[in-house]
Amino acid sequence: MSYELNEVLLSEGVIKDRVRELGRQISRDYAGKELIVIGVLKGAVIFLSDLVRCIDNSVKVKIDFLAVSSYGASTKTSGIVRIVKDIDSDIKGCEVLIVEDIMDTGLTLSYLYRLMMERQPRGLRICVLLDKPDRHQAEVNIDYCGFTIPDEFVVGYGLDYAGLWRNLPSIYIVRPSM
Ligand SMILES: O=P(O)(O)OC[C@H]1O[C@H](OP(=O)(O)OP(=O)(O)O)[C@H](O)[C@@H]1O
Ligand SMILES: Nc1nc2[nH]cnc2c(=O)[nH]1
Repeated sequence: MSYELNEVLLSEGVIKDRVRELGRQISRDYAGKELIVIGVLKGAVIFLSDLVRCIDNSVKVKIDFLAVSSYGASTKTSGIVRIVKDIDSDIKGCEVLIVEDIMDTGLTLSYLYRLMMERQPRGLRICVLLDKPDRHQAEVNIDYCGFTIPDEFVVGYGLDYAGLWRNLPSIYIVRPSM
């Protein structure tokens, strides 16, 4: 089945404004502290790079990345979350913020939350750009959420279909082409 771009769900300007608000909120919450921001590759890379530039320098920000994969080239999760690359940092005793592009079934974030908690950070929070509550199968507490969205497969602003469309500055709905 092939998929095509449909309507814009979130425009570049709307995303920009919300990311700025999230950055302000994170700056207030972590002022005077050191914060390790962990981006989940590949989807979160665009969001993370905009978000960290909206966190002011009252916060000492460090950046690390891990990579997981569960969707492959499909619009449905395999249900098996696989770590493809781990973080380089030791997070024991540190304030940590996981940054993700989307919570869909929640399988990825619930797995990552448990994995990171085993490493005994001082604090662990989650920031997601998009949340699809209708699809949750596993629950995990989201501390910072950009937007709640309907049950549609979306691409753009880091999110892909089969590796494509991550570069689009807005977020679009994709549907099977007729
Ligand atoms: O809540 P879930 O149902 O687990 O879905 C969310 C995950 O799916 C996507 O990752 P994907 O496996 O497509 O990898 P990518 O980030 O490289 O695109 C997305 O980036 C999240 O990590
Ligand atoms: N690109 C993309 N990846 C996802 N992973 C889980 N849900 C989605 C989605 O809606 N779009």
